[in-house]
Amino acid sequence: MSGVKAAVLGSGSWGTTFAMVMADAGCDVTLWGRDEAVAREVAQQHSNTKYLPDVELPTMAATTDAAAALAGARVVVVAIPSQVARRTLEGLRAHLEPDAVVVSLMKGVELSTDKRMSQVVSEALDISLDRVAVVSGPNLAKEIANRQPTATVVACPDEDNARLVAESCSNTYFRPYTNTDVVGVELCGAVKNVIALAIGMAQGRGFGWNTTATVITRGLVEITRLGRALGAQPETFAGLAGMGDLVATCASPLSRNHTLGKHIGQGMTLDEALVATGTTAEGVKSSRSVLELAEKHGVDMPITAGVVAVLHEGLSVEEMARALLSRPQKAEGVVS
Ligand SMILES: NC(=O)c1ccc[n+]([C@@H]2O[C@H](COP(=O)([O-])OP(=O)(O)OC[C@H]3O[C@@H](n4cnc5c(N)ncnc54)[C@H](O)[C@@H]3O)[C@@H](O)[C@H]2O)c1
Ligand SMILES: O=P(O)(O)OC[C@H](O)CO
Repeated sequence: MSGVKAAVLGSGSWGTTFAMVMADAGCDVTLWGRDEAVAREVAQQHSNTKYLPDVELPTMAATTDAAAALAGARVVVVAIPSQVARRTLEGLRAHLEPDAVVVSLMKGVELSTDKRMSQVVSEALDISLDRVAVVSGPNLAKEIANRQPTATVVACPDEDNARLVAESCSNTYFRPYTNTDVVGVELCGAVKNVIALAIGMAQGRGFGWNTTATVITRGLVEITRLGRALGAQPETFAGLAGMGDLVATCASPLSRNHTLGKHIGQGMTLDEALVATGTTAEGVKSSRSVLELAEKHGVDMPITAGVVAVLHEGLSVEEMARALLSRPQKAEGVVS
């Protein structure tokens, strides 16, 4: 979409990649980040070697000055870790244009409030939920940065805003679909990280594809159950944000959640695994808030509970597997 002025907040792997996607879609993009050296490299050398080694970026502006990035921006994209979103955005609120649509790329649930990121964005920036869109799907940044084809979902309660965002990121290798199911799309993105941790743990422990397929399938049931309890549309879970992202994240070694789970399955402590993987494995913290959200709504999420117990309460992966398999027998159903 030629000429739309956009700001992308967060110059890590997904923020930089999404800025590239938008620039390749014809937008006039400014990337904002807190790291001066990264901003200089993106603007002057068209690369971000810290987060996307060997990738040549298109021409885009990059700055550490949030006011400059947000001035005139019609679409503002947020790509920072979920747990720092509220305080970061509150500090930028004064610079947001009154007609800006804000897009969350974040896949987490806020600790302490158990809120989804669109809710956090709306509160932190003091804008209505109609102006907040979310983008989620099988979107491993490093593949997209190499311009490999993929699709995604843009969800927003306001269909015009969803279309604006979709047009702003549609290009020859990135295909957005729109819907209005923000709750479903967002929960898919956050909870699949927890399921990816469980699969990584199982694979790290040496379990094979039957275990992986079982956890993906029953993980999707957990996501669906929570989403239905919170008002999501059932078809979202079979789509790109649901099954699509589960398959990508659970299969790929590029996923940090999957990789971190694998380290745990191979015997590392959580601290060791965080050092080995990097801290933006959102499922580590969001597993707790997802479980709390489920408990508040009376939703049973045994895999999520197992992940929380392994990461934060000292349960071993074997004990988690035993606990999951020794639950009472029941009939298989989509949300039972
Ligand atoms: N990487 C992917 O493939 C991918 C794909 C889809 C969604 N996501 C989601 O996007 C979000 C960002 O992930 P990422 O992969 O870009 O992470 P990343 O670790 O690569 O980058 C995070 C960026 O946020 C910045 N940051 C951290 N704390 C900050 C703060 N307090 N204020 C300002 N900036 C801060 C870091 O400096 C870094 O530039 C996460 O919610 C993740 O789940 C990532
Ligand atoms: O690296 P992860 O585990 O945060 O996963 C990246 C994306 O969410 C995949 O769609």
